[in-house]
Amino acid sequence: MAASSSKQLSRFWEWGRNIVCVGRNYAEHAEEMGSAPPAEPLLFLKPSSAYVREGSPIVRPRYCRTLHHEVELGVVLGRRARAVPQDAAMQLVAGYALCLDMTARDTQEQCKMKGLPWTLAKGFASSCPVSDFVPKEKIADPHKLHIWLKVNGKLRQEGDTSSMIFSIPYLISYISHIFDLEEGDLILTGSPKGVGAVEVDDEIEAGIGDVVSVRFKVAQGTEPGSPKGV
Ligand SMILES: O=C([O-])CC(=O)C(=O)O
Ligand SMILES: [Mg+2]
Repeated sequence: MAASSSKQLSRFWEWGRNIVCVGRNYAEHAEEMGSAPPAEPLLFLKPSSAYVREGSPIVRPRYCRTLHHEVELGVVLGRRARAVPQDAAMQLVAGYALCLDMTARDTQEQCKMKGLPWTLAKGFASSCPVSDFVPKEKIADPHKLHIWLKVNGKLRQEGDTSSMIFSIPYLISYISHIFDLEEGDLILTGSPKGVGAVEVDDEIEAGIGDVVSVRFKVAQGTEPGSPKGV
């Protein structure tokens, strides 16, 4: 089944599809978070309204004091996937994007302590900044990519996708045995080490090698009546 042409997959963020995030997929990041490398992928979801594009700011929720950046390789699905074997999984990939898994780290710590889900920490509006779509033909090997992130021009995060604990085909196969992945879905493959806080008015710049890059400013959420958090 070919990718639908009614909506352009190159604007996958407009499809309203699943954003599936993988946590602790780099051993050094798991370690800096005080966690052991996982034996199975750790999964969580963001709502599709979490997308934000260059030109709009990343908005720190009112309940968050410590907003962290996490730079991640995003994988865009080109076809529906149900219980796909690993050796067929890469055929379902349409392309890639540079993604940020913005995290209200203080909220996440509270959620962990109280045994609550991470939705407030990971799923707030603008928690998923994304670059332009990079068609798969432009990436020779997605497991040999250099991903990087700077804050106000200073390098904060650098990682090589060869260090992922679970590979892209493993993740697609694993997730597709839990629920159907759909055309236009995005998988965030986890953050390398070096996560850290950003403040209001900071500028984040991040990229996949010299293939694609993005810039975002950080703003403060001011909506009255915002939740207090956990
Ligand atoms: O919050 C975390 O550290 C888990 C996560 O998203 C990641 O490893 O990318
Ligand atoms: Mg992450």
